[in-house]
Amino acid sequence: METTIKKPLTGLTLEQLRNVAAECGMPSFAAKQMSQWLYEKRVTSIDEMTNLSKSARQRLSTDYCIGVTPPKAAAESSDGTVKYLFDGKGGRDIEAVYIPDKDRATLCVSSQAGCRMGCKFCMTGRQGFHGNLTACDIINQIIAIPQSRSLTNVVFMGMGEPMDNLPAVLQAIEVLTSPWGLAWSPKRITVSTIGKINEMKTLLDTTKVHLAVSLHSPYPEQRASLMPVERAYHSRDVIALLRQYDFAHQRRLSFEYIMWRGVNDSLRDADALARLLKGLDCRVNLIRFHAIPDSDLSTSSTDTMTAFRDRLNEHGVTATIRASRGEDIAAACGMLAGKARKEQ
Ligand SMILES: C[S@@+](CC[C@H](N)C(=O)[O-])C[C@H]1O[C@@H](n2cnc3c(N)ncnc32)[C@H](O)[C@@H]1O
Ligand code: SF4
Repeated sequence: METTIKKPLTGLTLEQLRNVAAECGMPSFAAKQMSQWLYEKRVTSIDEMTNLSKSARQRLSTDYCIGVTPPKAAAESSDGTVKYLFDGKGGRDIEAVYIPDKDRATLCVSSQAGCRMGCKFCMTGRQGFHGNLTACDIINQIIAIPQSRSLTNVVFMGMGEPMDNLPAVLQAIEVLTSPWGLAWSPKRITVSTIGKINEMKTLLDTTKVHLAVSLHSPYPEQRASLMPVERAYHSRDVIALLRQYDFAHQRRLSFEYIMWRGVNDSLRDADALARLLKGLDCRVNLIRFHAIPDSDLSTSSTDTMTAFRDRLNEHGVTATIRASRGEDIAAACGMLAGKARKEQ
């Protein structure tokens, strides 16, 4: 017997829903109705879209499904962080991390199964690339968790490099921020990237989301030894491009800086970093290194991090030490590895 795989409606833009409506013989205004059912009312079956005619619903159900899939596992940290596991791509599961913090509730979402950027210090990078997520896969992480309605922020800091899957990331941002979608302000969204320049420029030109750039070293040679991407896209060119944008008003720019003992954590390194960022409206997030197996890198001490932060602040560069969350359940930055599904 032939089985057809139904296409998900979740993750589609209003424009794409108009095409679906036309394909199924519905009037164009049905697209808006579908978007309300999907993103506002969040129905779980096409049959619940009661302002579409019965025949339209039947026709729609032949080829389409809602496409929201609940997480298949969850692990809760002692600090309240929850790591969710979803079906991913290429036989690899993907993870999203819910991080409650006072009046904020942030979800860290994945954009790829694995990653091809090969950063030496990252578990996701170590597992290689297994596939791009679709906009549906990305929106599903946001819609399918129990805390969905109370989320205040989304950060693209889970598995994968968002600029290596830009079309799906842009589509997900459109769904998140459009009035017909989840109607979020772009100020609630941050995209983190290692700085693929052309894609980063497109993101900056076509959205208003905040940007975080993973820098980790002020020295190109050292950065290249940790992050191969430096050889293709120089951090100096990334920073030169960023100088052309306005980060003083609605949109924020931050740099991620993992601190490794004896590698990039001296006051001389802080001076070099401050020189590199001089005059840019930005902040620096100092991140504790979350140890991964078989790595000779280790994290800097709290005292070293504090001195580094103070030195940057003295230079007029706003710097903060980011609290590590969910380390006990391997949910902290860079620890997301997913699982090979066949091994389960
Ligand atoms: C996993 S990445 C995903 C987003 C994007 N690919 C990037 O690199 O910016 C999110 C952040 O985690 C950081 N990270 C990776 N491995 C880490 C580790 N072992 N400890 C702490 N942070 C890590 C990355 O450098 C980046 O700043
Ligand atoms: S740090 Fe980001 S870009 Fe580098 S391997 Fe990990 S997920 Fe990919």
